[in-house]
Amino acid sequence: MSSVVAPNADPEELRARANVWRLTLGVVDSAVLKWAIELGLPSTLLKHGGPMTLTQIASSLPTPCTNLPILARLMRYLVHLNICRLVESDVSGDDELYAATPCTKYLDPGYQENQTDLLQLRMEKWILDTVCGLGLSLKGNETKPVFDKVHGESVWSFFGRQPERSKAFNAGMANQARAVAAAVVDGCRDLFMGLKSVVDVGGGTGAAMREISKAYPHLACTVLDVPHVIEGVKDNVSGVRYVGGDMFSCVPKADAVQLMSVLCDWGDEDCIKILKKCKEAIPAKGGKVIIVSKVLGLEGSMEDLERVKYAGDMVMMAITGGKERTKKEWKKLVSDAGFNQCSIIPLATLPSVIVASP
Ligand SMILES: C[S@@+](CC[C@H](N)C(=O)[O-])C[C@H]1O[C@@H](n2cnc3c(N)ncnc32)[C@H](O)[C@@H]1O
Repeated sequence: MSSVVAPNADPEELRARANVWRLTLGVVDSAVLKWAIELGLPSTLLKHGGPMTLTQIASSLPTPCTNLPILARLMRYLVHLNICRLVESDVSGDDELYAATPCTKYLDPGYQENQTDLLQLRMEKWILDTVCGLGLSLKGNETKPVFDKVHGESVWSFFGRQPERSKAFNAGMANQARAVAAAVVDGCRDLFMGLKSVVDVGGGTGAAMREISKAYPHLACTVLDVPHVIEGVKDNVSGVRYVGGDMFSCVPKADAVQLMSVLCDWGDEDCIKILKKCKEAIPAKGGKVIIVSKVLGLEGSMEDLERVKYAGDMVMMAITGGKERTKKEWKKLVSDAGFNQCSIIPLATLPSVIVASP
């Protein structure tokens, strides 16, 4: 017979119960953030600049809201999520005051590093169907990713046929890439020293390369990505060169190759093929491959960051069939691809820099 523990019997049991309750409701957090973005709530708070009453928020939203009780409940939950905060010193006394927190800007489409495109995308049915089908990973003998089993094609060919979704994905990735590239420039001062050229393989629409080119104007910067992504790039000003191609076939020659958030999309066998192509593209002496990727279980890493990395691993398993890797796994992968040296530099952000030298 199963036993039932009284809520006040054992604090540890209560914590365990609460933890699982919270986890089972995880989708509510994402759904509420999506709703807040759709209402334009974070942008409204930020545009105002200071604390706002509920009535002020309601009338300032892009589509003004007349249902104050529902809006109040949404605000209460957003306070709980630390997306905004309740200001204690309510001057009017009858209407609570809300203000932005450091988290609010990440949900404002006007902020460079915003997460809105990726969040909206992650909440679309075709992604939810894929992630909710994770169990398919263990069914049957096929080693295809869940996405391919559910949708009948790879995510890359899906994006090739769906320009609007591809655009939203590229925009979301670009916001992240810009911030990560800035962290690379900031955290690894010597990385690009002495190099004359660099090619960003799977570089998307070039956000990372433009950031690096700004910091090191002497570098000849190239972006390689699949033709349909490169065709959508509009950039006549930065001096970055854009090449449509296939990283499994040919990587343009350069002193260094960057792979930012690319190898997590692929299993070990494919990663070795990509890394070998990158190795062919760089000089045997002084050349390097700069892998900018998450490293699981980094000592001293923030708990929230680790949580995001492990969740990312599940998302990769579902969507691309790729994976996130530990330090040991990265070192083995790099060595299996024929590189003699591998060093890992942690950054003040989610990914680290893994430098592979021939
Ligand atoms: C997760 S995104 C990373 C984009 C960018 N590096 C960043 O950090 O935002 C992976 C990129 O790899 C590109 N890609 C996929 N297959 C490719 C291939 N065979 N050759 C070149 N690029 C490819 C995708 O189009 C996509 O832009």
